[in-house]
Amino acid sequence: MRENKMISTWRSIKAITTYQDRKYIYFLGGLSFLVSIIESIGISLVVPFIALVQRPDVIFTNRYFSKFATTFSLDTKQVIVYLGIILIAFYIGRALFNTTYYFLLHKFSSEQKHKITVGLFCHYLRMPYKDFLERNSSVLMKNIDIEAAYATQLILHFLYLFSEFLTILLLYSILIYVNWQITVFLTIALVVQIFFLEKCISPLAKSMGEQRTRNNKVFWRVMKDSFANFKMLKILSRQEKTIQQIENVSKSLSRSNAVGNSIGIIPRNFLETTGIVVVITIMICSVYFYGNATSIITTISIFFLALYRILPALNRILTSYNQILFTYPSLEIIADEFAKKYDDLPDNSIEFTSQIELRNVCFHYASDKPILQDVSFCIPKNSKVAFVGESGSGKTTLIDLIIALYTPNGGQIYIDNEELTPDFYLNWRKKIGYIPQDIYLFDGTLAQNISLCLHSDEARIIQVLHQTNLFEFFASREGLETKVGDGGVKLSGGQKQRVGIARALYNDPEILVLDEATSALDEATEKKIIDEIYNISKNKTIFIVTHRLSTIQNCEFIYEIKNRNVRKFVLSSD
Ligand SMILES: Nc1ncnc2c1ncn2[C@@H]1O[C@H](COP(=O)(O)OP(=O)(O)OP(=O)(O)O)[C@@H](O)[C@H]1O
Repeated sequence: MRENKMISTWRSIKAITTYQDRKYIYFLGGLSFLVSIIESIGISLVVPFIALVQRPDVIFTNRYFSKFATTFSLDTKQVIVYLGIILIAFYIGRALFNTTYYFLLHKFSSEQKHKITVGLFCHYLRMPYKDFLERNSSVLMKNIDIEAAYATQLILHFLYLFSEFLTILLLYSILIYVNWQITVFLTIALVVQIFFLEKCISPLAKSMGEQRTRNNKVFWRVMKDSFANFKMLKILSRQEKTIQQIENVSKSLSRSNAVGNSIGIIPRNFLETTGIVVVITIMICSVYFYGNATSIITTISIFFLALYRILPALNRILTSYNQILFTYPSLEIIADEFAKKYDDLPDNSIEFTSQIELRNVCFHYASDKPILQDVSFCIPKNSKVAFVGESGSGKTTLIDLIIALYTPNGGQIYIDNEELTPDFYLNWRKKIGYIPQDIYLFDGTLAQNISLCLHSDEARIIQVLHQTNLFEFFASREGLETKVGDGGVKLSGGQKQRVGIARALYNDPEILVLDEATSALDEATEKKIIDEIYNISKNKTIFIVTHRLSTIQNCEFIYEIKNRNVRKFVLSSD
């Protein structure tokens, strides 16, 4: 089970990392092997040195010490001084190497966080519009921020686990070589303890991880909904209820984080106690049976030193293992997200010189509920086309099909004689200026909101401001630098709508789509703007979705959407 978890973790890590990243992980694995060797050498060197300082005559009995002394013609004191200096230099080198290793480890982890965050954001932007509508944007934001951070932590813990495992393996080899009986005794004590610790801790870490993921989802959703419905919250005086909801989720989150993060400390305390108990027991037994512990003092020193390194390493293995369980749901979420393949659309050029034709187009959101069936019509270029119909009849859906946000479930759309397939979507959309009913303005300047970029063409903006009757209003403010507020809160509904129209006109598109775009305006302003749009759109194809028939009197084609199909609609003369 445990092995399976590690294998599935590695598989998920593979799914969210590139080949280059994995090569770097192997490199870090190699470095961690060197770290383990250095740790083992460090411990193996200290004990003989202590023995030498304790009994300098060892120089004459030990062949390595005597060879060192004769090769460099050193006396006893000089041997101790030089070996001491070598040992100090070794430990300084070890500290530098370990620091570099941990720096590289954390650098890699931070870079992974950056890559996953940006990668996920780009991945989501590539998502087809229909799929995006199925998702809750607060969940997407949570994944990009919180889950990406936890998934990165998991990669770090995976590397810790590997590195500490190697260190323990090498130190254990030394201990077995020094005294296998004590090593076996120590191992049994530690293994039994680890077994019981893990029986209690691992399920807790796992359930805390799942609880955290669940709560985070609710937390972000409530946050998003509250800010999006701020006005309604105020009017309905529901702040208290929302605060209560956030408080409950946040409390539960802090509880699972507190437990999840602190279970790492539990193994250390128990393991340290066991290690000390084992060594002291051996010393007591030695004194009890042999009268003193002098004969095994060197062995005990090695065990003390080795445990000094092994116990923190064991603790880190357990901590990392539990952290992997705690953060595994996040890794799974990120891996699942990346597993959804969203193709980069090619930008194949499509010509629009004569007409748009729909041939038996069918569309559904859910297969058992068709929205449009066998819709066919043909629109010559530069026509003005209106779609009318009851609310929910499918006007916006039809428009979304024409502007290539959706792909028909049946039938085809032709632009001139070319079928509008996904290969042309990107190019086709560039020809379109879209004005929705709900314009979203971001917290920036008027110029940024119209051009949707940082460097805008001022002359063009002024032109579209004139066309949308906005110039005078903004001229009396701070001109193009006027701040519109988050969501355009500093503007009236009608002004917001007109900024949306200006935004669509800015790129001088071949096709203009107005989806209830003027519904927030009073009739006089609406007429003025629609007339202006018609005026400047002689060489544009216009699609208008509307409930107000007065706005479509100049349209050459008026279609009513009814019973999942379209039919020509005739405006009554009065
Ligand atoms: N993303 C979606 N998932 C599932 N069903 C949807 C989705 N979007 C719209 N619908 C359904 O499709 C039908 C047509 O919706 P659409 O928005 O196209 O109508 P409409 O004619 O533009 O309505 P309105 O005039 O009220 O804006 C409606 O019954 C609606 O509930």
